[in-house]
Amino acid sequence: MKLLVAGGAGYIGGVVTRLLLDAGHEVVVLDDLSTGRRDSVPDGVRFVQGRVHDVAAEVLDSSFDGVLHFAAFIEAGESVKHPEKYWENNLVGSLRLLDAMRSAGVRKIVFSSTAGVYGDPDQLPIVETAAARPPNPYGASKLAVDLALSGEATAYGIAAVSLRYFNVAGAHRCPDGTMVGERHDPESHLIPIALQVAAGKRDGLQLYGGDYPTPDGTCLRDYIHITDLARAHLLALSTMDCDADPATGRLTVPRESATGGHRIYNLGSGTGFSNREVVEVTRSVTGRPVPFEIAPRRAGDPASLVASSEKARVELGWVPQRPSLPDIVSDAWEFYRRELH
Ligand SMILES: O=c1ccn([C@@H]2O[C@H](COP(=O)(O)OP(=O)(O)O[C@H]3O[C@H](CO)[C@H](O)[C@H](O)[C@H]3O)[C@@H](O)[C@H]2O)c(=O)[nH]1
Repeated sequence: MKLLVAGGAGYIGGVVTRLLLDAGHEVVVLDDLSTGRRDSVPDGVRFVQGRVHDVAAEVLDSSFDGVLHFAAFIEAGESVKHPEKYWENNLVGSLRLLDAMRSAGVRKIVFSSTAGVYGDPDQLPIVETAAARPPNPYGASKLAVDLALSGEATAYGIAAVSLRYFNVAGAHRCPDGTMVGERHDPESHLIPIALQVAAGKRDGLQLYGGDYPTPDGTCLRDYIHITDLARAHLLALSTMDCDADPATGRLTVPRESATGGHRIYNLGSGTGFSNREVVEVTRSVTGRPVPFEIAPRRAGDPASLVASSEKARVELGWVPQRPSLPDIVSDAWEFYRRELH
């Protein structure tokens, strides 16, 4: 397939780009480099610098089979302070991308949604049909795009998949032995910050909130390895069909084992780790001290997010290969020591 990867210079988009290339697909990366890095895009891949808002319409034409859309701001805490940034980038950008796809006749899209759409769930693990009560503008902006995709699939017969990521971490090992990992600037995610502390680059870390209704009072999160997460995108693509009747633009009968419409899948390991446990695992993997203090809660953080990925397992055949948190932290640590020192 010929695919546009919007946000392909970021952590997740960069790893998915590599897996797509390894699988023989042709990839064009579109990224405005607001948070992505040009050197994350593999050599030989056509790279276009720009925002999805306007540049997607210039790049897309009928030779493209589909789009994978990662281009978004992702910090829940920041979204509480600057909500307009999240609506404009995450929602408006996605709507303009859908316009561009419609004009060019591109009819498949895999979208990076998030566990952040759920808010505080009524029960764990969280299934896709659970109520969505986003606790911050970041989650709300992603939920709005999920809803827009449902409408687009119903109205125009496109095939759309929303993958709701839980907490993505670790580093991807490429076939040539190089690694691709997390490099946010400034860093706000728990595991990379804990590794910076272990490496002596920070004096300590703050755990936001010690009075949540969880076993040790700190938040529970479900960590999923970046390579496992990236693989789910290829599986999703392989189950999508939306060949349109050129006369009506409507979906024809799907090929065997492929489906159109809008589908949503949670991607997590199904196991929750508290923030304190993450610090403990980081200590044990690195063999270094990781001092922390309990600080006030961060606005917009739900207490517990743990996935049921049963639907992805059954419908996509997705089975995480590296689900253990020590393995995830160990790969992140190896990347950190190789690349970031
Ligand atoms: O210095 C820190 C950083 C984080 N945390 C805590 O660690 C947990 C995980 O926080 P992260 O910032 O690492 O990740 P989030 O859970 O906020 O969000 C991540 O997972 C979400 C889905 O759960 C979204 O996909 C989002 O894009 C992605 O950043 C939270 O309880 C947070 O409060 C700390 O205590 N101290």
